[in-house]
Amino acid sequence: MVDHGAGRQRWHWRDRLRRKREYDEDDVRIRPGRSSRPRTRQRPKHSDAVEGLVVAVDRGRYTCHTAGAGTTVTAMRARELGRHGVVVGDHVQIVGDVSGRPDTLARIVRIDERKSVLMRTADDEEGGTEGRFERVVVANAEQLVIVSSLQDPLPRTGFIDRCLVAAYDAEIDPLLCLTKGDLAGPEETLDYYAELDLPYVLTRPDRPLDELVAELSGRVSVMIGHSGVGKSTLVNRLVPGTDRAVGTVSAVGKGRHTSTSALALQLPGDLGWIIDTPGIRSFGLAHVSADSLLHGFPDLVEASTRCPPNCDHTGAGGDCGLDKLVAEGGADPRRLESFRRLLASKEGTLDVDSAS
Ligand SMILES: Nc1nc2c(ncn2[C@@H]2O[C@H](COP(=O)(O)OP(=O)(O)OP(=O)(O)O)[C@@H](O)[C@H]2O)c(=O)[nH]1
Ligand SMILES: [Zn+2]
Repeated sequence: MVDHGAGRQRWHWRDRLRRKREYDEDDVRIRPGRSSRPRTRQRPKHSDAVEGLVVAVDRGRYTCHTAGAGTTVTAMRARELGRHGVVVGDHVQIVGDVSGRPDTLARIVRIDERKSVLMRTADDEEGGTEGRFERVVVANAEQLVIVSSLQDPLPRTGFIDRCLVAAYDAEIDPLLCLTKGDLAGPEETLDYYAELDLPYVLTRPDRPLDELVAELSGRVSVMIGHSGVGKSTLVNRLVPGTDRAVGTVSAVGKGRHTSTSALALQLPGDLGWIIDTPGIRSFGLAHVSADSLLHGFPDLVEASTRCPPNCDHTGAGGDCGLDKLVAEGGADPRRLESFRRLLASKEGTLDVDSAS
């Protein structure tokens, strides 16, 4: 960390995440594995299996890109997978007809251990009957690209903050991608994040996407953003021929999405993968603990050492260390407000498009 501005400190996001990873790795021996990470200790029973990357999921059919041949194979889950779900980004072992010829159906017999799991809490409106539940959005993503337009619609820092919490929780590097740079400048948004060493890129239609491509190269990135921010436009530019539906801003929230599932696309020249998530309308964080939530605000988290034991950080008790930090000018009051808004809404229904 280095000094920034009026005696405030800057927090290096990637350093922090690296420390969290190191800590989690040390911790793993005494901590039971997350249930969403399938155990894959046993040796594969299928020596003839080929490795594939799940690029799309549609009603029980999994489109897989096979590693060596680079063919696209349609597969179903083998019974032996039990209850383990297969999601976009999963590395899987496939048997059967893996030729990729039309009307063939292979079987996924194993899900490789996931390196990361990006989750959200979905609510029952989205099809379940069992109330709220955690959903894995994508597996094995290395970077979360938070797409936000600078104008039309205006940036919503509350949404970006929510994504940063999810990224921290999933141990995925965040990248802020500010679109529509032709319509407005990024100053206000960047000022809000001044204390965070948050990597960002600016895009506009009349400039090449070199900077963004450089950040995407060689890794698996998942793109998230609410309707109308220009995500499809970006995907179409990054992967020509993709033909993601580009809509009009006036249709925001009208549910005109043609595809609801995540889709992984390979960048031309084998430069990496981007995973588009057009169907994600909400990004609930009910599965994230209050403690993890605070870690998504690296500029605030240290001050919690000055809190009384079991402080709920709502400020209701009047002695929360976060209030002291802000009162001393050590952090931007808007950041604390945003944290508390997320904390309060954590258990509620959270809609990407209505979240501030
Ligand atoms: N001025 C300007 N307009 C843009 C830019 N990027 C996208 N747009 C326009 O913004 C509108 C929304 O773009 P989309 O790419 O459909 O946005 P989206 O994020 O995919 O929206 P959904 O499909 O609803 O999720 C379209 O009319 C685009 O032409 C940009 O950089 N500058
Ligand atoms: Zn507190």
